[in-house]
Amino acid sequence: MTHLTQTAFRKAEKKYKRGQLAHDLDNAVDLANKPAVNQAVRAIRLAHDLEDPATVPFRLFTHKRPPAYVLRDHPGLLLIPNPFTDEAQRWLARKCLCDCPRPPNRTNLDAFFDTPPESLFALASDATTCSQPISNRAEKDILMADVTLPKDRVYTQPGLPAALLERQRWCTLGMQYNWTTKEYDRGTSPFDQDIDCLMRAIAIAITRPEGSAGDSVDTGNEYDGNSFASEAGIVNYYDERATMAGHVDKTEEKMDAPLISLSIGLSCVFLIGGMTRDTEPTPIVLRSGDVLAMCGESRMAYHGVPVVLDGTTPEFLNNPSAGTGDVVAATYPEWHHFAGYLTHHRINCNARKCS
Ligand SMILES: O=C(O)CCC(=O)C(=O)O
Ligand SMILES: [Fe+2]
Repeated sequence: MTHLTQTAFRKAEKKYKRGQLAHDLDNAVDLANKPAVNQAVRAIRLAHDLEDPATVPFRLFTHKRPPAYVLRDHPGLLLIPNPFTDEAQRWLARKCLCDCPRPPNRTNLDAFFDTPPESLFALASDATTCSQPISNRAEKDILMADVTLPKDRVYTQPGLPAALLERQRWCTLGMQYNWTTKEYDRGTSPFDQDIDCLMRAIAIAITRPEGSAGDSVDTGNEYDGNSFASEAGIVNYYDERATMAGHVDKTEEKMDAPLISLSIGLSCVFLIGGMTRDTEPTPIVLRSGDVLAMCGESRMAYHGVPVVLDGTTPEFLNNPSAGTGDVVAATYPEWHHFAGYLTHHRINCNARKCS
């Protein structure tokens, strides 16, 4: 059937695609604007504290027990609306742009260009290096790469850092996913330690949450977060036109641990469906700082991002002088470069335990 008729998931993707959603967001789960009236969600109580990792020299979380929700129709889909300090979001953006997309982590550009060790973002932001082209790979490397050779010739030319930064769509963290074998290559790259600590803190906090009255309702996450470790992950970079088609993340050997996912920058609509594309997905507005965890059943569910919402980056990220005086600003004084990027992009950083 699914081959002949349009699936419910595909219909929803079309409904939310760019340019035709003005009033449709009324039906989306939007915890920042109307949590109480939202019939699709149920408030829950975290049973464990969200502890700041010892490795980070400032506060990451605003509350130890922030408000949290599950989706009624999607058991195991947990949401924590932005529990982060503004500083933590700036720190995370910085990590995702400067620390993550560097060798040995892989990026989508690797097949065509020699990824600079200092990150494209750093090169594009630096007046002394931004006009030096990144060399393209030798033709034989391109032909040997496990990818379809793109039709547009631009990929076979050297590129300027700022132009290539716009083409950077993802990088992989920890065990690197091999698109040819469709398996993880083990031991290829250490997972960023700070991001791992942050993801572990979230995994612990969401362990067996309770009903909002402290009752023990089934919230769909039985996994003991103390066993969680970020073994593989992806940082996705979305410009305003980018989308992610519906899919299930099922490469991991074991699927019992939550997949934890963070958003920074522009908001988006996230669709969470069921085990097949025939289940009608629920649209959720994800905003900067929101934590989404796919636990239990929902770990096997179709999901995707049909649209990124223009003009939604919060002031503390897109203001060129944001955070002046805080720990992050002291370490990274060039915030205006980040502000420029975050005004037009969404970053998603996610972590999985694979074994
Ligand atoms: O960008 C998102 O929120 C979803 C990303 C995702 O589904 C993935 O990387 O597998
Ligand atoms: Fe996914």
